[in-house]
Amino acid sequence: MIITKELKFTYPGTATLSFKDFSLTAGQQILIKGESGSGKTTLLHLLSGILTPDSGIIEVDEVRVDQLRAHQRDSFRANHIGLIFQRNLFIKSISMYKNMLLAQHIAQSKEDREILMEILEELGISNLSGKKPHHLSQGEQQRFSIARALVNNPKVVLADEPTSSLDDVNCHRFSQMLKSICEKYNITLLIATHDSRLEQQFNCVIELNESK
Ligand SMILES: Nc1ncnc2c1ncn2[C@@H]1O[C@H](COP(=O)(O)OP(=O)(O)OP(=O)(O)O)[C@@H](O)[C@H]1O
Repeated sequence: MIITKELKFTYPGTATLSFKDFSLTAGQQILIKGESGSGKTTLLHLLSGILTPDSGIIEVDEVRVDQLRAHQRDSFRANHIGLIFQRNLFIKSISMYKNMLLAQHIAQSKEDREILMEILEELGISNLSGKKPHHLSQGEQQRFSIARALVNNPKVVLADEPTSSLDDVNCHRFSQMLKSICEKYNITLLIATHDSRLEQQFNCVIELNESK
């Protein structure tokens, strides 16, 4: 499902980041660990086509992401990848339900209320979907961030430090929900983090380090 080979990337004026090769099967769940600056966010941006590598191969769902043109990368991301961040921005003036519909609309120019409701029910947040973002706790907002990552039926979910702003209870609840919903829909899950609370929940860990 995901294959990388000899990936290298350089930000202007900085040393080149080199990434070890890895390959993941459909539905696999892994943690990407590494100290600050080791390239975790950069790797997720390369996998999702936000950044293009200097060299190397990235294959996601049999698509050579490294060879896509800019407009193809945007459409690839919209159709294949769900993204979750540390703090997820929602549009403040509309309900969470409308925020979710908007995510579908932007990616596909169409809404699928049936899938959306199924995901909200699965995550136990359908009763909160009429609320606006600022009426929700950080933990509740992160559950909506899972929903938003899934509403376009992705093959892969990439999460960047998704639990950093959560307390222990919400961290555990969030990661369990994310893991179980990805398992249900056979979505490949990569979480980049230095949050050691997540470690015991993942069998597969890729460790990045600065000195490569
Ligand atoms: N836009 C940028 N321009 C120049 N250098 C950058 C840029 N973004 C990141 N870097 C550098 O690239 C390296 C990798 O950054 P990256 O954000 O991928 O690391 P990380 O492992 O996610 O770090 P953290 O855990 O602190 O978020 C760091 O040395 C960083 O300073």
